[in-house]
Amino acid sequence: MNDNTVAFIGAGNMARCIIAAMVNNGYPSNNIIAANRSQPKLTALADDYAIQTTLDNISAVQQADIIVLAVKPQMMQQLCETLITAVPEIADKLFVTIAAGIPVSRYKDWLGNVRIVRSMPNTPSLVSLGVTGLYATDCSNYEKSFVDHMFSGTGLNVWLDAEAKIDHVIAVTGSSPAYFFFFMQAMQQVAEELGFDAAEAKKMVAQTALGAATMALDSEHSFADLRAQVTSKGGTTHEAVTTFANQGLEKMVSDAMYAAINRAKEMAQSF
Ligand SMILES: NC(=O)C1=CN([C@@H]2O[C@H](COP(=O)(O)OP(=O)(O)OC[C@H]3O[C@@H](n4cnc5c(N)ncnc54)[C@H](O)[C@@H]3O)[C@@H](O)[C@H]2O)C=CC1
Ligand SMILES: O=C(O)[C@@H]1CCC=N1
Repeated sequence: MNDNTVAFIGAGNMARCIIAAMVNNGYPSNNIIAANRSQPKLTALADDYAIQTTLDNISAVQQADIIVLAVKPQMMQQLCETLITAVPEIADKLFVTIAAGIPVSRYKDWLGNVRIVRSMPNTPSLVSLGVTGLYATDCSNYEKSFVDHMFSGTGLNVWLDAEAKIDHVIAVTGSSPAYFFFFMQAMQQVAEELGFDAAEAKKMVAQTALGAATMALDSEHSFADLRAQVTSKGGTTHEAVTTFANQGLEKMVSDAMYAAINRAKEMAQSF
């Protein structure tokens, strides 16, 4: 499987996270090509992961068996139309898209009746602790296995039986690293107000988040049980958690997650 050449078109944040995970998982770096419209990110990727890079999208797709579409959603139509015009036979290759909000049907409008896997990775893929939602259309079992293998170094793969679930994955894992970073940022601010220096505060907060997440993954207990284990009757945690509850934390989280889903649906209408 490692013989396939994979071309990433768009070499931004998310492409870098996936490339890092693939290389760290043993995928041969000389079978990975990244194409970008400007040089600096390509130079950094070549330096860090010894992959091939190019400013020429066409050359990248001509060399590739699998094409990962990794540009922002607003750039996607123009990119697809340029690719299919320059290389009509690319429609025979396997496509993987990581873009939010663009349904498979749009890619088929732009590229023809291609075999495509829609994926929704997240940035913790960079450290192999990501979660990727995957939805395949018209792909062979080998192609699905290849894509599973490709993302296996990123963390957990979750195959979906309906395309609509990609939007749910966006809310639960695609966008959610930002929720946790926001929460940690707010905690760091208070830690700094209390006199810890910025670096120390960041480490204390991140280490606690890592510890809590590791405990949750290792434990049979529910999140609610683990929370109860920290919360002594009449103690400090009770006061903090009651403050969150009284200020509507659960509703806020729910509203935020549905807002992400609604935005994905709205984006799908606009393409
Ligand atoms: N950042 C995230 O956490 C996640 C992002 N995504 C999706 O990943 C995609 C990329 O997002 P990011 O990596 O965050 O964006 P980014 O802006 O960091 O990267 C996009 C890259 O594509 C390049 N580019 C734009 N047009 C191009 C073209 N015609 N040819 C070649 N390169 C071109 C840009 O120069 C840039 O380097 C988006 O569609 C987004 O919806 C999906 C899951 C998570
Ligand atoms: O914010 C976005 O639209 C992308 C998709 C999931 C994470 N980032």
